[in-house]
Amino acid sequence: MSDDEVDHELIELLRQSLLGSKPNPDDITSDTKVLRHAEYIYNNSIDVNIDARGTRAAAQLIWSQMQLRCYSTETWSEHELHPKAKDEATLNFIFVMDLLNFSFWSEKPESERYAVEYRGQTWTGYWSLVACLQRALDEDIPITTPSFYADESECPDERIAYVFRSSTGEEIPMLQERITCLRDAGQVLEDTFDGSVANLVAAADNSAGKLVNLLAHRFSCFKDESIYEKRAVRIMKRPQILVADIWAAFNEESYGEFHDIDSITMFADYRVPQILHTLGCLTYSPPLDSTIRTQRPVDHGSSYEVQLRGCSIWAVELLRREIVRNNPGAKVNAILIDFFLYDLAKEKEKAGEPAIPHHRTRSIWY
Ligand SMILES: Nc1nc2c(c(CN[C@H]3C=C[C@H](O)[C@@H]3O)cn2[C@@H]2O[C@H](COP(=O)(O)O)[C@@H](O)[C@H]2O)c(=O)[nH]1
Repeated sequence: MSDDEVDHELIELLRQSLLGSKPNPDDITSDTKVLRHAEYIYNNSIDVNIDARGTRAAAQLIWSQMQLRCYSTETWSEHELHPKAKDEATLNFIFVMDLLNFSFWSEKPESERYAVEYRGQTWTGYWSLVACLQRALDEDIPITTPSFYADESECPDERIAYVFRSSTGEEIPMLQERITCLRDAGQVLEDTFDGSVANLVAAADNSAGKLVNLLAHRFSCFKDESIYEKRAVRIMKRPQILVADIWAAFNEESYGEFHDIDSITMFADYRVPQILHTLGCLTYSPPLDSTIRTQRPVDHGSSYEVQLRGCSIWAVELLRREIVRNNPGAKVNAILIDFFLYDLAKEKEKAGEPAIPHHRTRSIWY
């Protein structure tokens, strides 16, 4: 654990012993701990390395590309399937989208994998999820309304299966887990936030960190943490991407106004680590490299997986620092770098560029 982490923990213990008070679990702080834990994972990794030279070179490439494309929060709404309105319906859409934003990869060949027909196109991966939600709304199924998806009689499992129906022989991965996420999260919203995502966001007092911690504290399916070298580490991929999507969709205003948005880290999924490797930022030990190239499963919570996730978060932090070092005053944060890297990965995939496979972890966390 880094010195900073040890200091933090000591101060907390000292505070509790002096004040004799355990922190009230409902005292939600704005400190997510994710970045410190990512640094700890990196400092204790042996199978994943961050290549200094590769990261320096990638930082220049990424920043020049981001400037060329005028990459900003506006880019989020420019994606064809993302909702454009700056209203509560869009907030509700983003909540359900990032509640279910996980595990789209398939073992099947491209032509047989789960896919969704919508607006005359075939969508796979993350975009298949967004397409299903848009298609349901077009069909007057209120799939983004908490009181609807919390209610099994109004919205039975079969209805949810219909919303996520496939245009191939493969159904959406982890359908049952997605149904459970919808029911559980819908119930928490009904019981604790009067059925309103806007109330949940308001409870964070415009703090991104507090909203991440609120999500992890109140919703079990957002509590993305693991054990690494006997210590609890917080990765928080979906709570953080939820906050980031709200921030971007609302262009830092309204529901998207957060005074500490730069405390949000990269989102540790399975796509961005792959592009970080392709760009020369990450290198793997021979056994891990072989596991990934032969597409063997990497169990959630395993040392390999936590190293991949933690080092990816830390690598994006180093990319951010390098960009700011070379371009003082640059308006850049981990979110925009991450969004850019995901979109770049998808562009390269579409262009058929060779790349190491992404790691195969099947889980609801990413
Ligand atoms: N780190 C990170 N992970 C992201 C995204 C996105 C999409 N974000 C949109 C919003 C703004 C951006 O500009 C994107 O247009 C999805 N994912 C994750 O990837 C995986 C899906 O991969 P594939 O099956 O190939 O589509 C899955 O774990 C999913 O959760 C991102 O941005 N960052």
